[in-house]
Amino acid sequence: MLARTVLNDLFPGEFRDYVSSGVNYLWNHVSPELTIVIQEKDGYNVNNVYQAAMAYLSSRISPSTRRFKVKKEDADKSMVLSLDKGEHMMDVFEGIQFRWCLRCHENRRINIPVDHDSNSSSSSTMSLGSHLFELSFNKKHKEKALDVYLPWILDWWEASKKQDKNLKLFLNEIEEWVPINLQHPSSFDTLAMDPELKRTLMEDLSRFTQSKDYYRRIGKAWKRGYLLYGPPGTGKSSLIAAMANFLKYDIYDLELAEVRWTSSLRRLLVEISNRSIIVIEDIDCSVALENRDNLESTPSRTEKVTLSALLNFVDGLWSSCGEERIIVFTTNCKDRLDPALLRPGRMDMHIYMGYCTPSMFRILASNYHAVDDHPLFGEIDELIKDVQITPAAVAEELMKRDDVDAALRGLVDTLHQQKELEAKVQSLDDGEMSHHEDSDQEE
Ligand SMILES: Nc1ncnc2c1ncn2[C@@H]1O[C@H](COP(=O)(O)OP(=O)(O)OP(=O)(O)O)[C@@H](O)[C@H]1O
Ligand SMILES: [Mg+2]
Repeated sequence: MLARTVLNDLFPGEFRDYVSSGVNYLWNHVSPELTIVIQEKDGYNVNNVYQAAMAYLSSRISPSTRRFKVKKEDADKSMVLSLDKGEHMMDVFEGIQFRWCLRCHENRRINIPVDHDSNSSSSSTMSLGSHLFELSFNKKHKEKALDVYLPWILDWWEASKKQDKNLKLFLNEIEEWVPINLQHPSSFDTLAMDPELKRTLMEDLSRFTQSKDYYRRIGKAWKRGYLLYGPPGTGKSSLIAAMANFLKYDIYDLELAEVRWTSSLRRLLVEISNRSIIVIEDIDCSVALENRDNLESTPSRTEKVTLSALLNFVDGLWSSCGEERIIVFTTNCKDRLDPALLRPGRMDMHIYMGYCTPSMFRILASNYHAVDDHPLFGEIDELIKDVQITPAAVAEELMKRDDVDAALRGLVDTLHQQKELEAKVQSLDDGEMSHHEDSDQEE
């Protein structure tokens, strides 16, 4: 660096470049060191070598490390240490010394609009940094580093991920995914849903994870789509958590209202890692469908997010830049959905999450009170068949009391009240109908 400054001062223009390249050439020849740069991201793609190195080096933090970061989230069994930027670390592998340094590479500034009026020009900026590792060693070990050391770190990382995987839930904020630990207790055991449907879905998921060769053979992207529909409180979100826990996949919960432009949406989608579930909840409410026609005239950078843009991208190029991904849409009202989403081939399975049935009640009773049988079960079964009550409402009733008898009696009362209410609504509806019929006849 100093040499370059001196050269700049002493010699002008081409001559300086000539001398400078000569100095570089000499330096490269004389220096026994080689440095490999491992960037956190390559374009939009997350670099697994970087991730692996970060995890590996964090596991090697020792008293000689002068500065490191420490954190503990609820799901972490113990404190998690990690390297801080600027920090060096020496690792010895098969007698060879490898020197690592974590650097902050570049800072990209993005504009964040201050208010939600898309026409507004007011904005503030936020800087996004990206990191890289420099791995330096004697250049005679180049082959060893590339063919043995780095692959060994990658294998170590894969193995350690399998051993102790804390699932993550990613939420989109502006243009970035922000991870938090996913600690949803929902599993297929605790989920109350039609037993036949549950079995079919679990088999479908297992088959999917084992079908890499099948998807490759038929030339289709390795992804699968599920549409979950049903009234509020029937367990759609719980089912997604159960799927994540079953497959050990992270969840990317895409809040479309937070995504303003198609360009941001694409960026978020391509950053989603393999073996993950992308969730878009309440799809009927989350995207503006009506202004699709206006888009043709606007430049793509500022295209507003629409369902068609999302579907086209998911089904198009995006499918080919990742694998083993599941996409889940949820809605309370399937009738309100854009037909584009319901078209055959779009979603592989449509799953109805409905009101509580006797078999679903048994699962909830077993979850909350560890009972498989009880004298009140017969009465509850009969009532549940007659009324529309959500699993969430049943669960709430069961949780109110610790005592099983009291809890089940409370549920019986609630079911009776619900039955009366439904009967009243029905008789009002009937009255209204006959009133209409009478007035029709008078006309
Ligand atoms: N099928 C179910 N099995 C077990 N628990 C359930 C089920 N449905 C609902 N619950 C209980 O009710 C709570 C709310 O359910 P959940 O959020 O999964 O419903 P949802 O269908 O996603 O509702 P919304 O449409 O409002 O998003 C859950 O945390 C869970 O405790
Ligand atoms: Mg939900």
